[in-house]
Amino acid sequence: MLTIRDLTKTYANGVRALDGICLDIPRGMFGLLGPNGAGKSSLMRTLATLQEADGGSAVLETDGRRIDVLREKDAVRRLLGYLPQDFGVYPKVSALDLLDHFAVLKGLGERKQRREVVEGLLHQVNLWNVRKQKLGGFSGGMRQRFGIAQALLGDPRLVIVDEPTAGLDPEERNRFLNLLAEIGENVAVILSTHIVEDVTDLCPTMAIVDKGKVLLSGEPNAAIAALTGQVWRRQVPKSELDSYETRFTVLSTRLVGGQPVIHVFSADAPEEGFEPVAPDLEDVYFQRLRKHSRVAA
Ligand SMILES: Nc1ncnc2c1ncn2[C@@H]1O[C@H](COP(=O)(O)OP(=O)(O)OP(=O)(O)O)[C@@H](O)[C@H]1O
Repeated sequence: MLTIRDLTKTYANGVRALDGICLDIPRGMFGLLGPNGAGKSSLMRTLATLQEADGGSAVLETDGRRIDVLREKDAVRRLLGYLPQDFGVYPKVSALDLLDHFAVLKGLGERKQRREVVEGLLHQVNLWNVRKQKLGGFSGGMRQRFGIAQALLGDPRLVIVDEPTAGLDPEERNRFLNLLAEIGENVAVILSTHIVEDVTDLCPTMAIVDKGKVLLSGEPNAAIAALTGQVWRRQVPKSELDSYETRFTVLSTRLVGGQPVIHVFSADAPEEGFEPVAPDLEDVYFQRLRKHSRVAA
């Protein structure tokens, strides 16, 4: 549905934020996973027509039309819902009034139809009971759900959400992800995040990006299966962590009961004391990042 080829962007300070990005993004939830500074927001802003790319192409195919995302900006904007990373609200306005205001800006001019849409969305994102409260008093999760409501105005075919779960508590995060999953049944949703579980829980297709490049794209399950037999686990003394990190490809370190437990990537058993472990998406993520940073260095 969205085909991105060789997308590049270098900022005036010389940072190459997009370095030949190629992606095929189908309908449903697509997870764009990468650490801070990977280039996720640069890609999201480019697709949302808010900044120019230096080169490459992005084509959106929907309802039998082919739209050049980099050139046909008005057409893209009509089909796009966008929740930016730094979504700000007017704190003294109620959710109902601000959503109605956004609906006017989105071109929903006819009052009765606009009311139906606005009220429907407030129900959908579960803010109906608080619709008359000022947005300044909303929790982070409520604000993000309001952000989704405004992104859904005008029945978009492509929805882009940039790092939406950062700072949400587990319950709010779950609620928000469930809402996204429902939306993803009908349209393409690109979820940019540095939180691996967001992708594990939600996305049938995904990509890992770092330093402006795509390190992996496809189905999470296939990427996890490809690591089978190559991830090993061991509890290690804190004082020996550095030594393990120099001798092995350590993917992650977690504290279990106060003791570090490491995951190591290795084709064979690294040494006595390691046990094989079923890989998960976090192992895939860190294996790709480690490999890429070694290659880049
Ligand atoms: N307007 C800009 N001018 C110069 N450099 C920029 C600009 N915007 C982003 N960058 C740089 O480009 C790189 C990619 O940034 P980007 O915000 O796209 O990454 P990100 O994956 O979204 O990370 P984050 O989650 O931290 O926003 C970073 O090195 C960042 O410092």
